[in-house]
Amino acid sequence: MEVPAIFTEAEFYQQNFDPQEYLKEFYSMSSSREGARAFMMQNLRILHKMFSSTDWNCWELEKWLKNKAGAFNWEPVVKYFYELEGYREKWAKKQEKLRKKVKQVLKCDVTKAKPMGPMSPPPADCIISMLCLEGACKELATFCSALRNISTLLKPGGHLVTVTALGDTYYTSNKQAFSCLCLQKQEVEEAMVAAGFEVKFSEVQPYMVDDDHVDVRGVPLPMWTMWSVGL
Ligand SMILES: C[S@@+](CC[C@H](N)C(=O)[O-])C[C@H]1O[C@@H](n2cnc3c(N)ncnc32)[C@H](O)[C@@H]1O
Repeated sequence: MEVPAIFTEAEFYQQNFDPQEYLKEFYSMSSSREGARAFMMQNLRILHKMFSSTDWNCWELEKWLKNKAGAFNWEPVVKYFYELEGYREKWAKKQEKLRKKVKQVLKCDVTKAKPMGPMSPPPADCIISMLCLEGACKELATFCSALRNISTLLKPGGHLVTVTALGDTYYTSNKQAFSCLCLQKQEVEEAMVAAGFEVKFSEVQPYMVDDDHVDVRGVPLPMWTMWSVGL
């Protein structure tokens, strides 16, 4: 076969490209098409590696949602949650319902003006962010702009519910230290207001450290705070 005389553009594809034949030739994994088979498998391995090394969090959640082997066992947490709701004995049914409710798992970077990328989901009634912002933001100014970035994902009047560590400079996991922006209650409150939120509820509670997983230098007592704020 010869090189086409002119470049085969969209219209040429509309008239001449047969997807069924193409798929048979390149994706049938037939032994008579060894080169195509090896090429496809190699591409899939690269894609798998790329996605699993960049999106560990999403991958972990997907495993649980699809009830796959090796998924984290959330059973004790789910049971405790439904105990609070008064449905402890129905936890298994509720867990299944919860799995089905999740429509999509998307990556998010709070430091970006569009945290979910150019294809943002529809504005939300409520966003929950747990112990993320202080780990994602190196400085108070970044923390403030991260709050503004998140606010773009909310409907007018929507709520941000967040748990923030106060007075912490790092935490450890799997023998690795991760930085934490050391924040005080007033700084968090001011950042919320500067980002256009109105603080509806906040509660500061002590975190009883019984191991060396967190370091607290900023305050005499380790504190965690929870906020519910509306736009
Ligand atoms: C201490 S973990 C908190 C995990 C969990 N939300 C919880 O409540 O235990 C910090 C999380 O922040 C996420 N993170 C770090 N930088 C981020 C960023 N720029 N945007 C969004 N999330 C980020 C990390 O991937 C990690 O899952």
